[in-house]
Amino acid sequence: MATMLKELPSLSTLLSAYASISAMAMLIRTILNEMVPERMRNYITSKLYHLTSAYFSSEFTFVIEDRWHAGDNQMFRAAEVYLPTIIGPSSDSILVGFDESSDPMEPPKRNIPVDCTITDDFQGMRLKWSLSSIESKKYYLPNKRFFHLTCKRSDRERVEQRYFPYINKTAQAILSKSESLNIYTYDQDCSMWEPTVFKHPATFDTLAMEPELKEFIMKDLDSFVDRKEFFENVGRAWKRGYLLYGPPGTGKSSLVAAIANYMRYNVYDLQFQSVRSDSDLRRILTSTTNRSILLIEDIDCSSKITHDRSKVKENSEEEDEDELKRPMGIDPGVTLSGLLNFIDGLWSSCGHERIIIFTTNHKEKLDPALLRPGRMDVHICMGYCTPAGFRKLASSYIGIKDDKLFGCIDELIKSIEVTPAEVAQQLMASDEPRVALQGLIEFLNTKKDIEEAAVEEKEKSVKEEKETEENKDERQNSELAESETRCIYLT
Ligand SMILES: Nc1ncnc2c1ncn2[C@@H]1O[C@H](COP(=O)(O)OP(=O)(O)OP(=O)(O)O)[C@@H](O)[C@H]1O
Repeated sequence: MATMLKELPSLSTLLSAYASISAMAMLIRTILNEMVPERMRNYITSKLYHLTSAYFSSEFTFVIEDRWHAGDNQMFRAAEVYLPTIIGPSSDSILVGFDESSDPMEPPKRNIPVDCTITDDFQGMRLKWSLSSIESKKYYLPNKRFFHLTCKRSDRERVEQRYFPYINKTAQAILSKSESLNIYTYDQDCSMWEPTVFKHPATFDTLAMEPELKEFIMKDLDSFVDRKEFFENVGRAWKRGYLLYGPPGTGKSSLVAAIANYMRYNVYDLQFQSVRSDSDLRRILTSTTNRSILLIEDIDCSSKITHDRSKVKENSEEEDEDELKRPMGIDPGVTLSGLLNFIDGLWSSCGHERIIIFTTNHKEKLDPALLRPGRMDVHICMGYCTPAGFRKLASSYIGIKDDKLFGCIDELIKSIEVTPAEVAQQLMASDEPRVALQGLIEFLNTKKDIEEAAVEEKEKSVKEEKETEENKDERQNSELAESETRCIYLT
């Protein structure tokens, strides 16, 4: 012990060593301050700080940005759904609000404010969450948002293996139970999908269409959901495409709403006018979520080139690559090829459990390329009202299932082309069911008279045209005969 004490440096030696190290540090600091610019010094200091703090810190932070590659980060979305459910009394602040579907008498919905920290406990781990936002430098781009999740360094693996899957599963369960669906429209100025609460009352039960067709669609949707493994096994993207066609007012939009309500899927309603180019289209489409419907209404109007092309190449089996790449309609940038690429090309595999629905009033005007097998899986014709459709409308709109006027209405409906929208409008005209039915009969009779008059008019004009043609031919023949006679006389 005595020898050990003897070997220790004396206090004066230690003090003089300390003094010379301090002097050296001050000298280095002065030289650095003089010679290295301030920005460079700050950079070096912050790097050194991060290196040492990461090395010595007992905490680990996961950063979850709202975007992931070209699309939305599903982990971010899951956290957004999950975290409001764990805001406890210890939180310093919370965001509160109502959306259009909320009952203002109920407590408001909660969310997480930027820069607020909330804590979660999971399987003995303490986890700290905070949300931050970075302002976008470009006015048309939304701000970047991040969640920071901090845990003990030793818990890092458990968070990855157990906590994240737990959050995803819980968020999915919350979403599937949530009462309201959203319909998204694309905002070109902000380059993002704008949600609005979707509360369309149409269901398969309220739809006026042939029962067999209704059943077929419901079965098709059910089997689509159940066939995840099938799609994987056959190497196809887990998607289903529906083309709804028929005259205006036959219920195409109502069917889309019924499908969304049946599947509990959000709807992304895309107007081609708001898309600048194919790459824009790709970005827009990849930023939609799984378990959703992508709706492109009146596809024939969106794509002028599609029907121009089909007229020229009506019988062509080949797809002309150059033609496909020509911009569609009023929009200078989107091409049919860009759209097809998303439907069944390489991009079709982005995301899963998606339904794509196109609607059109003029199927015949669509480019054959869009109608080829495999592109739109199911083509559904929404036709004029039938007696079965009328009965469904009568039961929904005026609450009656049978009446002695029904027979007469059935006969009229069978004899003319009347849309379910027209029938529905007549049924809404009065609160008194019988008055509404009488009004409908009057309407159908007038429509029948107009249709018959139009047919008569058409037949008359065809007959007149034929007669004019015949007269013209006769006149030409007699002129020819006369000139021939003259020729004979002359010779
Ligand atoms: N098959 C139907 N079943 C029940 N209601 C219908 C049906 N068809 C039309 N309607 C009623 O008529 C209105 C218009 O129908 P909807 O918008 O669905 O027709 P559409 O075929 O999409 O028309 P458009 O081609 O003009 O968009 C709806 O509000 C709906 O109430």
